[in-house]
Amino acid sequence: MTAAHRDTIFALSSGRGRAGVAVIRLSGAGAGAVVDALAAPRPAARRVSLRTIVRPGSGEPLDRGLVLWLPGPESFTGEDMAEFHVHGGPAVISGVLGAIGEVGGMRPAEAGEFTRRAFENGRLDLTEVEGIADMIDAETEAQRRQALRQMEGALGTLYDRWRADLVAMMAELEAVIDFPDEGDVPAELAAGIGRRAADLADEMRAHMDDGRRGERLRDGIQVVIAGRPNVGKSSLLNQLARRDAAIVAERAGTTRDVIEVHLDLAGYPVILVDTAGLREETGDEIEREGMARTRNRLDTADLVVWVTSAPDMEEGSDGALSDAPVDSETLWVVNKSDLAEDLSALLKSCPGMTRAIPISALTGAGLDGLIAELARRAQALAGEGEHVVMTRARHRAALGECLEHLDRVVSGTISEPELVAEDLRRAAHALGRIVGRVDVEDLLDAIFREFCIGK
Ligand SMILES: Nc1nc2c(c(=O)[nH]1)N(C=O)[C@@H](CNc1ccc(C(=O)N[C@@H](CCC(=O)O)C(=O)O)cc1)CN2
Ligand SMILES: Nc1nc2c(ncn2[C@@H]2O[C@H](COP(=O)(O)OP(=O)(O)OP(=O)(O)O)[C@@H](O)[C@H]2O)c(=O)[nH]1
Ligand SMILES: [Mg+2]
Repeated sequence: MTAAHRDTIFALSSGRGRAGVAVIRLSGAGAGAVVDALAAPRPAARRVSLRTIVRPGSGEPLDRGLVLWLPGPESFTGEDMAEFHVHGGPAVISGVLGAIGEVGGMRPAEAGEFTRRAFENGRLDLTEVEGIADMIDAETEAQRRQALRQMEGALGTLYDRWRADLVAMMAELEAVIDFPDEGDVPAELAAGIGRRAADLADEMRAHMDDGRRGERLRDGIQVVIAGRPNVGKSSLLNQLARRDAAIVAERAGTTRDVIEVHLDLAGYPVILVDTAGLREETGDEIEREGMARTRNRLDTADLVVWVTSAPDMEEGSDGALSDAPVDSETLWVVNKSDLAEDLSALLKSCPGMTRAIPISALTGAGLDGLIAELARRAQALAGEGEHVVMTRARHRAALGECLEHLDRVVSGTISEPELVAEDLRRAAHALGRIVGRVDVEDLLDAIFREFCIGK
């Protein structure tokens, strides 16, 4: 269906609730007629103009607001667009939305429909669409920077370049396939394609070997606080969250459910997870279930903060657990440092503990140092390097598929150019799905559902 035949859509694009100004957007062939009906005379294109906005039937004034007329194709969607910037009261908004609905051929937009039209009109590729969605969801500085890069096409440009490379290789092969009487595929052509495919495969592998940085930054870095019961894990969580998110109590085995709080650590999104204390033995069924949940979270953690306590160490326990999944990346914390007689002697007495961070969740001692170390670790896990990174599992899956075909080209026998061409075609197709250049109908609903109405 061409843009001209589609309905004109409209929506409140700013958030719901009382606000100073609300933005109502329209897109489609009828946008100009709406401006004429509600806010005549139609303003000059792309010029902000103050107008009295009226109900079209009765002429009753609804508000005095700013009106924009944005004729296509130089608009966000590529279609004719208009905007009403009105006062943000609920009655003003419903009044103006109602007035727009009175004009024939108008329909409220679905979630993401403006952006979907921009995509369908070729103004954005699918990675740029995802960048916009991430921009709206970004809660921290690093997330915003990553979203902005993707919105501006950094990822799409990279995948387009790779795809163009594959298409060029296909074209060279096609020339041979189309003229089979010329004999076998010339050796140097075969070697050339093999080399280029190998180079591209190397570049893709390096790109995929990114430690999931982009996905982590988008989803949040999972930091799991674990340790034996009663060492002060929940107290630490509450301190870092600056609120009483988890129940703290004197008796061991207080926490059973997994408790999450979201933190912004130096611009990095951290999901801090408090867990039930782990011990070898318990008769309590609920505690056992809590410990099972702890182990699940430890398995998928990006970073484990393993907490022990100074009194436990003084009793000769290093707080370790024979089968807990802790490794060299684990951050060791010694809590209740306020109760230690001689802290440095205590730390020295435990050989593995020299790099542990002593804190007191009660007095706050050592917490600044711990926060700084967590921020450093977060940056190491999800920090942006000089290379653009993928941000979604679907990117990784499609690249994996692409590489499978490419590897066959590299190792394959060039004596059957048709098969090589088919692998190149499939490799290009996998990349095409990431940017949305080839059959992606099945993906679109899922991607645009992520959006809010009005975007
Ligand atoms: N009021 C308002 N603010 C907004 C938007 C909007 O639609 N309305 N945006 C909506 O997402 C974002 C800005 N993004 C935009 C991207 C492209 C075009 C656009 O009209 N592009 C045309 C013309 C470019 C030009 O005049 O230089 C084009 O690319 O052809 C507009 C907004 C954020 N702020
Ligand atoms: N003196 C002192 N007491 C602390 C400190 N941190 C926690 N506590 C106390 O230790 C007890 C246990 O604290 P929690 O935070 O509930 O310990 P937990 O590790 O979450 O315990 P479980 O959920 O049962 O595994 C409470 O009485 C806290 O007030 C600390 O740094 N110093
Ligand atoms: Mg607890």
